[in-house]
Amino acid sequence: MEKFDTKTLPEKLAALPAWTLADNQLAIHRDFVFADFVQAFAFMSAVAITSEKRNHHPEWSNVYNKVQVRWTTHDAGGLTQKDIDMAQFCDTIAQGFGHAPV
Ligand SMILES: C[C@H](O)[C@H](O)[C@H]1CNC2=NC(N)=NC(=O)C2=N1
Repeated sequence: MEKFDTKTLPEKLAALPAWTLADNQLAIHRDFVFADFVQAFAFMSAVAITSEKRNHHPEWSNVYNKVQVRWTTHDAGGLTQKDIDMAQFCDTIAQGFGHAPV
């Protein structure tokens, strides 16, 4: 999958207002804060299952109720539709685990 060109990328990110561009536009990241560790880990489990199905895996870290998620496509050396789709999935599923909407 091709990484986005500089014209397409801003259009794609418009749908993801909670995500921040990082690393010279090679990645996006978002911090999620849940009520407790159980909710945070349930979120991570849901993301992990979908990541494995789509063969597209997050870079992330977890401290108690906080999950920092970063998406980039290593194979393409930048951002692709796979990252946009997984970020959208994270936004949607987080609400199911008690996270406030965007
Ligand atoms: C060999 C394997 O299919 C690839 O390395 C997949 C696995 N998961 C991946 N995840 C992410 N985020 N980017 C990739 O380029 C990627 N590639």
